[in-house]
Amino acid sequence: MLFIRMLRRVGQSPACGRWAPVLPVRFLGVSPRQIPADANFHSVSFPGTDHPRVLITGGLGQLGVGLANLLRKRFGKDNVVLSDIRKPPDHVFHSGPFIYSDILDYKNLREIVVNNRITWLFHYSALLSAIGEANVSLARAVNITGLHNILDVAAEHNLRLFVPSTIGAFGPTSPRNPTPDLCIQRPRTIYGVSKVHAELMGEYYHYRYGLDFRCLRYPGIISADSQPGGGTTDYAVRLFHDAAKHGKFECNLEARTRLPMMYIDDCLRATLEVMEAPAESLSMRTYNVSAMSFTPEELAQEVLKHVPEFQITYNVDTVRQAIADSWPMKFDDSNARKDWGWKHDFDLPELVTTMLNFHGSETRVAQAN
Ligand SMILES: NC(=O)C1=CN([C@@H]2O[C@H](COP(=O)(O)OP(=O)(O)OC[C@H]3O[C@@H](n4cnc5c(N)ncnc54)[C@H](O)[C@@H]3O)[C@@H](O)[C@H]2O)C=CC1
Ligand SMILES: CC(=O)[C@H](N)C(=O)O
Repeated sequence: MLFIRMLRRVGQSPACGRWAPVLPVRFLGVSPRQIPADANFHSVSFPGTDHPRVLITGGLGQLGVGLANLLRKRFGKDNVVLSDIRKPPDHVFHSGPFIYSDILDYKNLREIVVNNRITWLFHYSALLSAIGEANVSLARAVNITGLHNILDVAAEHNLRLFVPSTIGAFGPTSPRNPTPDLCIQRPRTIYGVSKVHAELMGEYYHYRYGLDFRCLRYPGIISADSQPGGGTTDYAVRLFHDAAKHGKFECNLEARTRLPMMYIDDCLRATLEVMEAPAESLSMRTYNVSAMSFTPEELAQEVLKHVPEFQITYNVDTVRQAIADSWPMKFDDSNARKDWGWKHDFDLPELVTTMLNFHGSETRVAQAN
């Protein structure tokens, strides 16, 4: 009976131009998440404002606080809710709405979406590549089961959903220089496997149920005022800190390991731009985005131009090296550039100047105190 009522509630999916049921199939079964077929699933309209109401999951990692700052400038402080399972530092807690959210707890997620009238969701919770290999079952739970909860809550409440993917979604059998959007994806990390799963599930929900799913494959992200959370590209963040503070750095990847990288400002701007892009401009739902590619050796050479006494040594971590050797060296992001006008601002020289300026001023402040 429920199934028949559901079939009556079909409409033309604006995204794919095909007839598709409005709700995920999970709601047809005996799932505890089953919802009456005649419930109203469409997001509320907000008189007096067109701003989205945003939730960011996993917001206390390397990228979430920066994203919240950018979105709050655009949509207003109170329209962006940051969430995580960790306790926020004072400055984050006082900078705008913060809430506890465990993505493994579906009821908690649904309450947050309903109580805060969320319309856009940025799903940042994850275990990254190196830490994921050290804790496969937790990575599987957070990155895969958690993603299922996110997809369901987004479909149920008609949210626009952003899920980041990564260069780590490719593997040793993918073309590595350059790596196009569509090619073989056989990653050998639980992180990569979970991100390919996220790309495919998000696209499936989009074509099957009309979920407004948007996904960018980020390169390694380099940020000055936030720490990386256990990835293979982390060396490129720590190098700046150690160069400014100690004049030397011990690198855990080989000198000639080439990986795609991006400065955080470009990454967050790309994220906002793809979320604001008109749906009809998106010929795909998962895009590579790129800025630069370099090796530890090339990064050290650029740093030497500013810190002449800088020394780099190598003590290779075999787990990280094996991961890096299976990842793209260069990303082909021509579809993002063509479809929604993606353009990066930071190449290697600008990245190095910006990062050293930040760490240099931080070191000078610390020395003065
Ligand atoms: N930082 C980078 O270089 C890149 C990041 N990405 C993706 O961007 C997103 C954000 O990355 P980062 O901020 O670097 O990650 P991160 O590892 O720094 O932060 C992840 C956050 O997820 C939270 N978390 C873990 N389990 C959770 C749970 N059960 N419920 C809710 N939150 C939970 C953690 O407490 C942490 O604050 C991730 O999905 C990552 O895969 C993709 C490519 C590159
Ligand atoms: C590139 C990523 O996804 C992340 N920084 C990692 O190294 O795991």
